[in-house]
Amino acid sequence: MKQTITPLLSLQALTVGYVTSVGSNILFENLDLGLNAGELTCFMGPNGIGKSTLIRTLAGLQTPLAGTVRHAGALLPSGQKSNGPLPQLTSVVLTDKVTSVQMNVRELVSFGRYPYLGWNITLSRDDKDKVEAALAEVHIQHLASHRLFELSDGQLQMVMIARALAQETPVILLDEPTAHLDLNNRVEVMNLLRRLARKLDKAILIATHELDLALQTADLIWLAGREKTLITGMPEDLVLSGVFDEVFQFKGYNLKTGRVQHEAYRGKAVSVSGHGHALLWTKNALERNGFEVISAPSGLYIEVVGVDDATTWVLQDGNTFHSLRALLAHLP
Ligand SMILES: Nc1ncnc2c1ncn2[C@@H]1O[C@H](COP(=O)(O)OP(=O)(O)OP(=O)(O)O)[C@@H](O)[C@H]1O
Repeated sequence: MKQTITPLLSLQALTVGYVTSVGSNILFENLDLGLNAGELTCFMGPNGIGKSTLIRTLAGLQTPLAGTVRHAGALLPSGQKSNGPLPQLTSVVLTDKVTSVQMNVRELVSFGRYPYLGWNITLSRDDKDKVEAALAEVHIQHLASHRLFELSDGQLQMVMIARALAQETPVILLDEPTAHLDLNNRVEVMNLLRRLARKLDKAILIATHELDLALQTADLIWLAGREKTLITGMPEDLVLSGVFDEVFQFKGYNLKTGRVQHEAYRGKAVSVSGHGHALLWTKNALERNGFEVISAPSGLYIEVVGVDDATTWVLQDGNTFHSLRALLAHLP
């Protein structure tokens, strides 16, 4: 029998934006959506469309213009309405710079326990254990005594995620957690968030511009497009449907192939045989250099022999090359 999934966070007829002296600026209108346990959702859309505003609204840091944000799987603290900061239900990692750089990592992660502390703000044994567990989950125990100013941007992001984990909320919201990180750190953060969603059964939402990584790691995409709505779906379904192309209006990038489109300016077709990475990167070099790579036999034919660093390229006339650079220099 099909199971009904109850979202941990539901947006019900939610309208978000700003009311200013010159009128209201509605960014998203009448949203009915949910964030599910165990899923990483990536929230994408062009600059200025309203991603940070929606994240802040979901975190209860900004009042919705209409509608509600409803939490499941946990009781609301007594007397608290569902629209407002709920630190035991939702943790949030924003893009704001950390100002207390003299603080050490363990102290910052301990802030995650504050919603649970009594009037004397003392961490219990259990709180301390949870802080250590959060450090361990993100693999940063070795940084626990480091001061924040000693950390790289990637390490600091891990610390912020550990703080959110120490807060033990079913929902975690992050605004551009991979901004300013290098490729390795971006991949590490995205993989970590996906693993945490699965392992700890959390609903994690991140606003991101990392299209490539989001397509490979997200369980679900929220795509902000036209008409103040969100299109949702599995990454692959949305790629195939063409909605990303509509929203982002790619110039010179083919999302369906995941490749930059090159002009075949040489007016020459070439066929290539081979396999593995060597074949892939041979095609890449040929296309970037203005050849049209075709699968049918052609006058110009290259056989890719061997793999990776033991690759040679053999032309139809028997000429053999030991680097793509040498092959390209020889081609007409
Ligand atoms: N405090 C504010 N008062 C009024 N309008 C605001 C306020 N903050 C942001 N806006 C406007 O709301 C719109 C959405 O901003 P927001 O930062 O949410 O977009 P975003 O999608 O996160 O952008 P980016 O991808 O560039 O981070 C923008 O037009 C912005 O100028």
